[in-house]
Amino acid sequence: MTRKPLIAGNWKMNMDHTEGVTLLQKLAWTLDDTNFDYDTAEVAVFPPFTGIRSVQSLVDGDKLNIVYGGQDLSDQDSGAYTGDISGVFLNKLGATYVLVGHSERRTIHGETDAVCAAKVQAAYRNELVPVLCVGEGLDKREAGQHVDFTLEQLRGSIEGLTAEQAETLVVAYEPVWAIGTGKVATAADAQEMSAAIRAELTKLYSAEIADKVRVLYGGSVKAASAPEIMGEQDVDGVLVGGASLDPTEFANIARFNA
Ligand SMILES: O=C[C@H](O)COP(=O)(O)O
Repeated sequence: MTRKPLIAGNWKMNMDHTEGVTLLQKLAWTLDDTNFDYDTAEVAVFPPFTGIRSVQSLVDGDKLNIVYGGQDLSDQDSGAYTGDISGVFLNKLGATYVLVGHSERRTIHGETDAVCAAKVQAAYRNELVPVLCVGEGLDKREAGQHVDFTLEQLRGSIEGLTAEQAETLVVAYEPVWAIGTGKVATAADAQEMSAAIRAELTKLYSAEIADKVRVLYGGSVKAASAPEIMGEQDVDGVLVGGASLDPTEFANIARFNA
């Protein structure tokens, strides 16, 4: 099974809607200037909610080969949930993906695995592909419990996921200690966890389904580190934070195998 790599840029709470347009334009120009082959990898950006409309206009207007998604969604589709954003709205704005359970949501907003599982269902209900984020903190890594912890988080966050849904799931392994710290996990660390995630999905579903799931690595990825990480057998892409705000750097990450 060949899984198409996904190069995902999470802008986090950066880039207002005008800055986002400029960033996306520069990214598209850079990719085009370097004859980027969009068959080699799918490129996705995750702007803040306020930037999605502008990103949609640019993608549609200039027929960009770049997709986009939300950084979060509500587990509900509508109603009295002040400040929340529905998957219905993201779908209407042409989003392909949505991040679920990013460690910053889990830590700052107290999102539990059960909340993430409900959000994963909300994503599928609204024809969005969830990019489910999992990963351990430094304490678990140092105690050698990183695999057990991450797999438990995975199981809890996909509770109720059907086999049909699982086929299109994207999982992003993001060790919390590597996010925004400059400490990148080694390629071997990324492979160890990606293989463990695939093995767990094989147990829960089947080898055929697990083989279709894309597993990304995230945490201080730069153009210099991407090729080695992406060279690992079970790593199917990267979820990039800081470096995705630099269009040249992000374009070079996308060109990991050039
Ligand atoms: O969603 C992206 C990750 O949190 C990684 O962020 P970072 O590349 O800034 O470490």
